Amino acid sequence: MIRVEGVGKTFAQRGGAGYTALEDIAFEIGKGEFVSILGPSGCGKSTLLNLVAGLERADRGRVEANGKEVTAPGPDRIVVFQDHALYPWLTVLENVAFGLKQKGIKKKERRERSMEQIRAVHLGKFADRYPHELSGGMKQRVAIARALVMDPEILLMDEPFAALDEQTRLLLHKELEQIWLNTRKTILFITHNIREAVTLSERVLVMSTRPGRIKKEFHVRAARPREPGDSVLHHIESQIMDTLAAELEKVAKEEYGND
Ligand SMILES: Nc1ncnc2c1ncn2[C@@H]1O[C@H](COP(=O)(O)OP(=O)(O)OP(=O)(O)O)[C@@H](O)[C@H]1O
Repeated sequence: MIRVEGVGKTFAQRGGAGYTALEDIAFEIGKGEFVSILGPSGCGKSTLLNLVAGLERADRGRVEANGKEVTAPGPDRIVVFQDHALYPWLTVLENVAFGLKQKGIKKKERRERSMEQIRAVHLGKFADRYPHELSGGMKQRVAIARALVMDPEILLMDEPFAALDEQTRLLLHKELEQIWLNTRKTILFITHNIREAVTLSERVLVMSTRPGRIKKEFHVRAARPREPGDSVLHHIESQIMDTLAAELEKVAKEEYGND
């Protein structure tokens, strides 16, 4: 469970006033919920995820995970980044097993637990390959298996599929949905892709920008597994598009000025 209360974050800027990236952020994510945070580039999505991960500290307000204040990264919250950051000198199996080895888990158990997660992302045949022998989508699946093997209560995903081509992304949406249905992990998923947010989540929090705030919340009450043609998804997608249009206009005005 994640609770964010009155959170604000201001970054120091060269020569003058700080830049307020986040202001007055408040939301809760229940145990086992899949929630996306959606917003235009630069609205503070990654900063928010980093606060929950414990990689950054809030200047104002409070962040809680599983009833405890977040002050540092912890094994209950594991982050999957866009850049999978696998160790190139380790095989798929060794990459996935790495965290278990650090924890002192014996080799046999490491192997069993890692292979279970590798199979869950359909990479059973590739366990002995090295990262450079894999496609982008396969590497990202290894990153997901590596996070899941640690069995965290909360999975924090920062645009994990943003660098992938459309077909691969759709395939990974299906896999992640299945993983979520099987494990019921609490997932906080960051994206700027409306379709992705709506397809995957139970709830979408749409952010406004400068400063980043939660502008609106959408509940996605569509059947699982989600079908691309589902009219409920399309309806919410267009509502979110309307909500975001005003934000994008604001960003364009500030960035282009009167050009
Ligand atoms: N360490 C930092 N120091 C100064 N400013 C920062 C720092 N980290 C982020 N910012 C600024 O805070 C704002 C929010 O950044 P953040 O990366 O959280 O946005 P985002 O919504 O994840 O963007 P994107 O979708 O482009 O990744 C940006 O204007 C960014 O320049």
